[in-house]
Amino acid sequence: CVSFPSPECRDLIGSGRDRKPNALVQVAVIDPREQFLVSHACTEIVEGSRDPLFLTGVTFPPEYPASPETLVKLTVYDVRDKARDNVSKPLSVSFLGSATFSVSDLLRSKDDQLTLNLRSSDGVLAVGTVLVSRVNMGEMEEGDMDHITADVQQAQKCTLVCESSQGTPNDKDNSPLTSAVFKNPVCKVYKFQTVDSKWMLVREQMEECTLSFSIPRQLLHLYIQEDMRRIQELSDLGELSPHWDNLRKEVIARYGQVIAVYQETLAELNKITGPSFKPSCSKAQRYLEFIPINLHTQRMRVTCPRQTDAFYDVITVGAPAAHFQGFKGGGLQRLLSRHEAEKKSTAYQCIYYSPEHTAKAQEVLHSVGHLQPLISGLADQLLQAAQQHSMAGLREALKTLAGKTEQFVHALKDELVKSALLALHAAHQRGQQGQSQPQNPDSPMVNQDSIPCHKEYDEEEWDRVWADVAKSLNCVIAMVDKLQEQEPININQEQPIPKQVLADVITSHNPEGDWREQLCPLLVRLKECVAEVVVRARRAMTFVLLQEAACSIPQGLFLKQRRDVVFSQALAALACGFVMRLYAGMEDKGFLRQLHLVGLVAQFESLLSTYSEEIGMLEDMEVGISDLHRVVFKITQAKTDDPCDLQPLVIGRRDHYTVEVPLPRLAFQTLPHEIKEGKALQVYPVLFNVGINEQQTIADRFGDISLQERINQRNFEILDSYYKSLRDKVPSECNFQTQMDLKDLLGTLGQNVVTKKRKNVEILWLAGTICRRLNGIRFTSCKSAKDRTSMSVTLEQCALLRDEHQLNKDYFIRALDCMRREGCRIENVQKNIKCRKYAFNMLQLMAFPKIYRPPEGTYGKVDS
Ligand SMILES: O=P(O)(O)O[C@H]1[C@H](O)[C@@H](O)[C@H](O)[C@H](O)[C@@H]1OP(=O)(O)O
Repeated sequence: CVSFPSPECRDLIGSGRDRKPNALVQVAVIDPREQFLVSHACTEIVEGSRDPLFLTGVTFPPEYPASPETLVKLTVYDVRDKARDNVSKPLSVSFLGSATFSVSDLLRSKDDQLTLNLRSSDGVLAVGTVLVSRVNMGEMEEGDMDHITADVQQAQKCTLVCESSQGTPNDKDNSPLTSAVFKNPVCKVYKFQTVDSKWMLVREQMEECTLSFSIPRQLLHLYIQEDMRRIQELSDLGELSPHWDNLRKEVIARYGQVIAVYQETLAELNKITGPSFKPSCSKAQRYLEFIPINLHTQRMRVTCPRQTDAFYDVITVGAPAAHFQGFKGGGLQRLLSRHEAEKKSTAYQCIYYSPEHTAKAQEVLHSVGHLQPLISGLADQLLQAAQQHSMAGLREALKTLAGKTEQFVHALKDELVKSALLALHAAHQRGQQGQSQPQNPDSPMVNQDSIPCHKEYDEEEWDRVWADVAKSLNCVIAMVDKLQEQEPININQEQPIPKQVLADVITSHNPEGDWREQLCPLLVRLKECVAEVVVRARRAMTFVLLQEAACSIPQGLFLKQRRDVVFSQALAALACGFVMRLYAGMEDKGFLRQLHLVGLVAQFESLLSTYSEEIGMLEDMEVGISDLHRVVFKITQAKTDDPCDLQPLVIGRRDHYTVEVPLPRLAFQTLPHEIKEGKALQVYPVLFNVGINEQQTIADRFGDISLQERINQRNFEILDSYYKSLRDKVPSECNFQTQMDLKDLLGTLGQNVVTKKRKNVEILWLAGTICRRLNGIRFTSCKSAKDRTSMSVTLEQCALLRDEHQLNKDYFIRALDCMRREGCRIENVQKNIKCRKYAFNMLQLMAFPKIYRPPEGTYGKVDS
């Protein structure tokens, strides 16, 4: 990988007599085998200078097929009219001169520097020179950049600096591990001056992520499985009263429709090959609705003399929202609370099950499904130990069996199960009596049929059934104790008793037969009791879910689908951020400790306005981000180092997902044992929103901004409590100074979220800074993560250069403009809409806080 940060030109002869040119250098590559010219990069424009020094450089991403024979052509233009706000008007430029060199020329050059004559179009006249320098990222010594430019006075000189990551020992950006998940890198390099007139090298790398598609595909598969299971459970409810039976049929039919739609979507997604991101213009495409919009990672790497390189990562993604379904009635947050209120209202004469109740019902279903086979397996293990006459084996298996059985009893000892059983009993009774029920679809759940109150139902029965489980476990424990008492005491525990002696002991001390025989009936009984409880609990909980589904058809299922869509987008982004953060922190012991002891903050910055359709997007996003707290991560050891085996895997159900992240064996071995043993790693999602565009101006003046205020206040509390638990659980990660800084920052953020101030972007800056200090995962979002997001990401990068790397203040705006004009973000725009213009018009920009406005000539609306 060869790259050269920032060219420098000297003695340029402008196109007008005394006019100093506004120079820009276009870099094209000629592959000797292909023999055609491919435009590769472009510098920013340096105005009115014969000796321009460009801050934007050239780099070839690792996958780029550059060889020593590759020729690089530099063409210098004079820009006549750079003030363009209209995309259709081309940039008015005149050719000044060009020069060509090969990659090997640069690699062999003395001091890693080439000085080339710029030739006029006929190749005869020298119209100035261009200097090209090569620098390795991460290997810069004091003085390394000196040759690039002599002093501050010459800051207008034009050097093309090239970066080379050749031979970098630990290239975190481009290891085989990262390239399994991150694809199609776009790289840019710059050099900027520090306050003490030194130079820093800055490298941006933006990539797509395979998880954009793989997480939604896996989720769709899990959604389908879960809904199929639900249908099966509903069918297993057996005979019901005609009223409930009709409702069940209706619910099953609706589930069937959802499954069919999801299967169709999955089939379409499976056909897709090509780029690993969904462009902004496809945001409302039906088959792509589960895919996050324009998901990319971006890493800024900073190399300063005599310092280890610093990395700053951010994930950019369009707000997780259901664009295909639209925002007419608002987004999830509003739709869900309206729906809950309607369900509660007396219009439906059925039992109201709150979201907590339905979550509980699902949890019980999950627990029984998970624990029953476990208990049964442990019982078999116990029998095996009995057969082998192993007291240690017996004790061991019994301990686990007792633990799991207690867990089982605890999960089921719930009032909800009891009351649901009563309701189900009534529904069965009516079914058996064959009573006809109201068939009017407008009043499906009227009067006594929906609220069971059956006199003959034995309310104690359920208590007896699950108490039987505990009793039969006690019998098993007592029997094992008894067997132990009968066991001869072996004084020397280390010495195994010889086989013959053992046989004598068994026959003499165990008159009632062998251990297995004595335990077997008790364990069979335990299994029967567990099975009895499972059948009842499963049906009771399924009935709760049936009632809930029946109450909410069709709106409840639409909302479920909407939530599935939004969650899928949010999870894809989170998984991408988690993987990026993990890969970057694998050698950082403190970070790994924090990861397994507390978990990570995932901080989402959003720039949506609280006006018109974007309110709906924000309402979707709020629920999508908050739903991420139901996700945990686990690190596993990959079967092989093959890229296919390094893809994260999602398991679980709507209420709880686990994302397993495989690591190659060697990397896995270095992790703390807690992580290696599969500890669930938590994430704490937080969302902060500040609208910045013209729509927000209207909202601020005439609209309602309570949504934004509420989100920011609530999420501040989550962030604050995360900080407190980190401080308490991993004090080593929070030394005194960090603690004081974080306390101050949180204090200021706390004040800002309650202060009434329009477009208070400080909230975003503070939240971002706090997240970075907390080793968290940073996300930036707007509608499509293309325009406003680009302004914010570039601003954040320059602010980091200023605050953490002493960027010279005279270079702040230049650096910002360079990144916005020629950096990765304009490439992001190009990838999305095939045009290098941020989609802003003048009116919109006037409404932006100044620092969010892109440089002239880089914006304009494209007619779609
Ligand atoms: O990336 P965004 O900022 O969401 O892009 C907006 C842009 O800010 C706005 O000016 C323009 O009118 C479009 O709405 C852009 O959204 P698209 O989703 O159409 O790219």
